[in-house]
Amino acid sequence: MIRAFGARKVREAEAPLLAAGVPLMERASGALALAVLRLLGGSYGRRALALVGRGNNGGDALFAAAFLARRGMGVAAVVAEGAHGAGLAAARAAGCAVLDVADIDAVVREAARADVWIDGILGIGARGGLRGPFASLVERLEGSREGSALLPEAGRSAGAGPLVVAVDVPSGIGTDDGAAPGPILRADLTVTMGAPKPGLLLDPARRYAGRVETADIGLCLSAAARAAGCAALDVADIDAGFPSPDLVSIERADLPLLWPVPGPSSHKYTRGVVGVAAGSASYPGAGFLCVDAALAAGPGMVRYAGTLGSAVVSSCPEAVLGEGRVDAWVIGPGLDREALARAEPIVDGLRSEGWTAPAVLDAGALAWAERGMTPATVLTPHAGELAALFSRLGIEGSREGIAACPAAAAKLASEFTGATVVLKGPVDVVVSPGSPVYAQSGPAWRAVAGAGDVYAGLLGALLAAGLEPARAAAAAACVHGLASENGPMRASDIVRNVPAVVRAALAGGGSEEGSGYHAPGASASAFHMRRARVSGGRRPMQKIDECARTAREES
Ligand SMILES: NC(=O)C1=CN([C@@H]2O[C@H](COP(=O)(O)OP(=O)(O)OC[C@H]3O[C@@H](n4cnc5c(N)ncnc54)[C@H](O)[C@@H]3O)[C@@H](O)[C@H]2O)[C@@H](O)CC1
Ligand SMILES: Nc1ncnc2c1ncn2[C@@H]1O[C@H](COP(=O)(O)OP(=O)(O)O)[C@@H](O)[C@H]1O
Ligand SMILES: [K+]
Repeated sequence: MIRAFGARKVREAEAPLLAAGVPLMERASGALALAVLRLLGGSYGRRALALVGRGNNGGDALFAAAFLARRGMGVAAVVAEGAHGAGLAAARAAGCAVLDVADIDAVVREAARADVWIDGILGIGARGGLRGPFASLVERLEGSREGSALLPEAGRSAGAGPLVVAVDVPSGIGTDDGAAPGPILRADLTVTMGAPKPGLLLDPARRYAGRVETADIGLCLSAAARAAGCAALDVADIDAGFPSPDLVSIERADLPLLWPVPGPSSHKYTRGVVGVAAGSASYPGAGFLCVDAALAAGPGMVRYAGTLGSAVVSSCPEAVLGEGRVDAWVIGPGLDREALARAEPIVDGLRSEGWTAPAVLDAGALAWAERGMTPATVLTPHAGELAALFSRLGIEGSREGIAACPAAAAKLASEFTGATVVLKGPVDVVVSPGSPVYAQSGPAWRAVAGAGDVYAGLLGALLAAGLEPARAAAAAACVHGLASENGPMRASDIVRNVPAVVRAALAGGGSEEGSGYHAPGASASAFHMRRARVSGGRRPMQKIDECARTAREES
């Protein structure tokens, strides 16, 4: 599980430590310098360019620059007025050249010689996108990379121009909401301090982060710190007295704690009955896929209540027709006008119970979303459907606006309706009242017609088993993503892969979870790094402290 913390909680975790004199910046800059050395494979003959903003993010970059210079690297720091005083003194003392950001041509010349650019312009103190001279510089630097095609979208080969390491976050992203206003330097590696930040997991900002490594600087927020004695690490722990994360991402290794597994006294009704109102004469496939996916997740029973009737049973003999008990409804995939009318009494029933019964409203059924719902109802729009929903509810929000900040859009939809909202896309964002936000990424192979119907079916099965809605939505998204790996595939292939994915996760087999992750556009091939756990980094704290101490003694 990746637990991400926003700027406020990071500052709250830092405050008592800073008051007690814990050298957080030394730890951060030490971890950063070590990461740069690992990335470059050494220091001999290498050159670095540190872009240094006014705040502590720039301080991290300056102390790391000093460390790298003492290791023999040629280092230049690009500063504006008001840069971190002690950091600047350390960098100068270590022999770093200091350039003024306003002298843009000199900076660009130096940048062309460097093996690595260290982006320490803005961290969690950023308010809005980059402005001023650093904005112009970043535009120029990004342009120079694009112009020489040094960093193609799909990856890069070794030796192809400078690598970029972002300090804490790529400068100028929305740390908390994943927005990406203004120019941003695309990083190959982000060394994030203490714990991952939500923006590193959310679109569009995550696309600038490259590989993310967490430096454990002792904030007791990261998984490694918790495992080392702050607390046990499991799903149940989210609310165990430690700061609750602002954003969570479930990984394969978390599934055994979440996925419903039958016990000796289970029977079909304790395992949950999923009711499916999906598919129609116009869109039959959605009905089959949704039922099939619900069955693949392993509920006690799937009851089909759509208009396709026996055709569904001939395709999925396990499906049951006729009225009866339902623990969670899935309504909406592939409903034409006639089928929507047939589903209306089911929705009326849910409404008459105050929307307290577990249900998924997808696709056409999103038209029934309204104020006064509860988290038990899960709305599953993609960006286009959410834009339509906003327009119907009188909320301003175009499809483009939603894509520019999906997390904020999902939050707004959830706040307005009271429901749990899953905004589907490259990252599925789950927002539910009283729960952390979940962000689950999946491969683009699953961007095919019918994949959403599969997701709705999986989710219905988890709700019917009694999972809390936000966790059900996140677990279903996690499995949906894993089952979509290694394409090409069609939606029915995703369904077919589900049992094997769940089986492997429950057996704990083949899990590579815990490895650092790559944002799209970054490639592992350019640099060979140990796969470190993104939610904590297994690097021992002593090593970072040792590095910080050496840097202090040397300077
Ligand atoms: N407090 C500490 O001692 C520690 C801080 N750490 C680092 O410090 C960072 C946070 O430091 P700060 O709180 O100083 O904040 P930042 O360094 O992120 O930025 C603050 C400065 O940027 C300016 N600014 C804000 N938005 C801007 C924009 N859009 N365009 C141009 N300038 C803008 C502000 O006016 C302020 O001068 C973290 O991200 C982390 O890298 C770590 O070293 C851990 C310890
Ligand atoms: N670019 C992408 N990368 C990864 N996953 C995606 C991407 N675009 C969409 N998805 C996922 O694919 C599925 C598509 O669902 P949806 O748009 O509802 O399709 P349909 O209605 O045809 O089933 C969703 O689960 C969504 O999260
Ligand atoms: K930064």
